[in-house]
Amino acid sequence: MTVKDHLIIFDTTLRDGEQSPGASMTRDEKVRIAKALERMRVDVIEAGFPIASPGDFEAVKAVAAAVKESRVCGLARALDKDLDRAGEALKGANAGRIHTFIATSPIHMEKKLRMSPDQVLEQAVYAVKRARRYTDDVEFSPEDAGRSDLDFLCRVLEAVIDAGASTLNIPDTVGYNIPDQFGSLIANLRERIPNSDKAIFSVHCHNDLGLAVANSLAAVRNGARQVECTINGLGERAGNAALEEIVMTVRTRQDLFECETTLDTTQIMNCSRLVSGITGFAVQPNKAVVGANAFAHESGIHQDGVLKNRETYEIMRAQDVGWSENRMVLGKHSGRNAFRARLQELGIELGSEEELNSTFSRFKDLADKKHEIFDEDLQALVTDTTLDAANERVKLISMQVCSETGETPTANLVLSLDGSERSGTATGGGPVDATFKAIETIVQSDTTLKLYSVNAITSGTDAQGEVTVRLEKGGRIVNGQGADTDILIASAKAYINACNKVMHPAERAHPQTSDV
Ligand SMILES: CC(=O)SCCNC(=O)CCNC(=O)[C@H](O)C(C)(C)COP(=O)(O)OP(=O)(O)OC[C@H]1O[C@@H](n2cnc3c(N)ncnc32)[C@H](O)[C@@H]1OP(=O)(O)O
Ligand SMILES: CC(C)C(=O)C(=O)O
Repeated sequence: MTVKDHLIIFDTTLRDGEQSPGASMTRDEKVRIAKALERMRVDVIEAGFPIASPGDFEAVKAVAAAVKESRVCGLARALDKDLDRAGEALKGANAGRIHTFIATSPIHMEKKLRMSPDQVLEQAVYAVKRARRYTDDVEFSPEDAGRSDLDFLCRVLEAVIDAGASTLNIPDTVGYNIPDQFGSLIANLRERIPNSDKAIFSVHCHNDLGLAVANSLAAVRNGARQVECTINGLGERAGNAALEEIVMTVRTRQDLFECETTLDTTQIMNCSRLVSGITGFAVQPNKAVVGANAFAHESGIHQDGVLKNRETYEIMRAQDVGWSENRMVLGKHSGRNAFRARLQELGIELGSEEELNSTFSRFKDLADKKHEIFDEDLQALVTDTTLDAANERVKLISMQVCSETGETPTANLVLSLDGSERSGTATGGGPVDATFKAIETIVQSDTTLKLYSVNAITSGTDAQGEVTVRLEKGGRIVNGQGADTDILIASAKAYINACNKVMHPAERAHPQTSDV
């Protein structure tokens, strides 16, 4: 048996994923996702772009402190201030990487950077050397490599290897390439750069033409040994290559790849649900690997085949990506130990005994209202409970909403604001509108509602509704989540959660403009 190479999985959900318009994450949410990625044994976690804002700096710092098994990476332009900030954010990391980049395509150099190719080359080398002051693990990306001149790309990459870059990441920044072309690019670079064996080739593909995964895999078949990807394919514009698709293709088609990953694929569903819940980006039902229909067989001929032999219509096992076989996990007669054990299996860590007790008591309340408690319910419950209580200036105490045919809906809410009880009443176009307006009479967050979405977490009329509310204030975007069997209560919780984030300075979301 031949020993296969290791394919490094570099997850950039917390950096490029966060560049999806609206997918902002707080520091604590980034830490939760990073812990889930670490549990899945992702090799490198790109935690953010430290220069982008004080919040992103703090998030990278917090991830670097919390994660011990995976490498933690911070992005930096080829500028002193970016590199120094990234070095500072990664100080506490067990293993830290600085990822520095500068564009090499004619259009980016001329129109955006307004630099000559020679200046870009010089700046790239300078940046790698400066990054090496902080760590010996430096990754370099020639941004827009997919539209760059091959000879120039070779010159730049050869020079940055000499300057100390150990990973060369080749981005198809605008998703312009097609698989055989991108595969050849990697093969050509490896062949033409004299010192190419001193670095690992990586790829970072965007999905503008729906080819991010195909391009990444073509690159792997041509010698790339790191793939940059995101959970659920989140990312700038049409997104990045989806981690779950890359990992499961390499695993399912072992016959075609000379490398393998060391990921615990059974954690894929947990990560997918966690990212979707936190960002409010629902996963489409027909999404490969993690969509609700990915392992569902609807038509008779397929069902007949699967009953006779699963492999007639399934190329992967659902449980290998974390769809549990026994979907009903707990009920109202379950005890604390079973509850704790199931949370552990789901990769959910509750910090203190107090947190466990309060989540357990919410679980019992839910079990009274809802017969069957599924993994998705537990995940939503934890999202609700782990909202940082110390940072919650606003809390829901009670609410009453009237909605009747022919009448204007009215909502009465009692909230606690900075510890004192306040009530508010409002009417609205619908009961949700009335609820949000009643909250606003008390909180006065001065925000604009950008998105409201409800998703039934599981099937059945007693399912919990998971609500995402996206608010904007002065260019800053925050997402709030709430779950309940009553969708009006879930809506109020989500709105209040978003208000708490807006009102707490430490919970800075991804900025639209620079803070520096
Ligand atoms: C392909 C990618 O995904 S790259 C990552 C993209 N991510 C982000 O942009 C995250 C959020 N961004 C931000 O918060 C801000 O854009 C910041 C903090 C990074 C920079 O903000 P500002 O200093 O206000 O600059 P602004 O964004 O307006 O313009 C970018 C500047 O960086 C320069 N620049 C862009 N890339 C690079 C680079 N790799 N190296 C050096 N300079 C660069 C541009 O030429 C421009 O310079 P100019 O101001 O002299 O014209
Ligand atoms: C920073 C680089 C790798 C990037 O995100 C891109 O080119 O898309």
